[in-house]
Amino acid sequence: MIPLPPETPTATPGFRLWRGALAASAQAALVEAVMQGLEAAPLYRPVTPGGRPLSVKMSNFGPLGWVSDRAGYRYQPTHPETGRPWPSIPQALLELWRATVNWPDPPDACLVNLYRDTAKMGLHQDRDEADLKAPVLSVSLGDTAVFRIAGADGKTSTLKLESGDVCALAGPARLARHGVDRVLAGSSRLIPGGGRINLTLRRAR
Ligand SMILES: O=C(O)CCC(=O)C(=O)O
Ligand SMILES: [Fe+2]
Repeated sequence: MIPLPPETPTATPGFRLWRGALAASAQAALVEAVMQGLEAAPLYRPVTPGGRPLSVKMSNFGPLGWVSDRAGYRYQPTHPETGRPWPSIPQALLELWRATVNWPDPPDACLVNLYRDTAKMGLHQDRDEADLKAPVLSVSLGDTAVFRIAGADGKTSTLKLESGDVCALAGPARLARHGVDRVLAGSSRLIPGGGRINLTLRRAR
């Protein structure tokens, strides 16, 4: 997995991008590890605090997992449906974190997002973490996403995130608004059953 390709410059300071960071073989191995984890912690459809189901299905790996329900957004150590601890974060992701974001501590949360069909994610900030200075690292697998992010001027623009691309919200972009407008269905055959898996690594506490 390491060495990484050179970083792709972006227009948003702190928004870091490594296109093609994961070779095809590394992508396949990671999908395998993710599928294994999902057997222990099945994907489920969270609801917003207002009670609306998200279009994305989710699960988590690591000591803490991000959840949303009627009670709000938070991190918790167990799966809301099975009540069991989340599976551990795949080793390859821990190595990727070490190789990219310059942060002394490992991630303690890995959100798994599955986008199928018309699933998308509205513009939001990642701000449920204790230390909002710790970077967020995001891995794209499977179908291409149209990713939207706000620049320093607050205006948003889009870029495509393809399978194997890795990006980070760090430094001045840590609280940048971002989301996924849509996923280009059928653009990849990596994910069994189709779609896109996003893995978002964070320091929750
Ligand atoms: O799927 C993506 O690329 C973004 C996911 C995201 O922003 C999040 O889970 O907070
Ligand atoms: Fe996010």
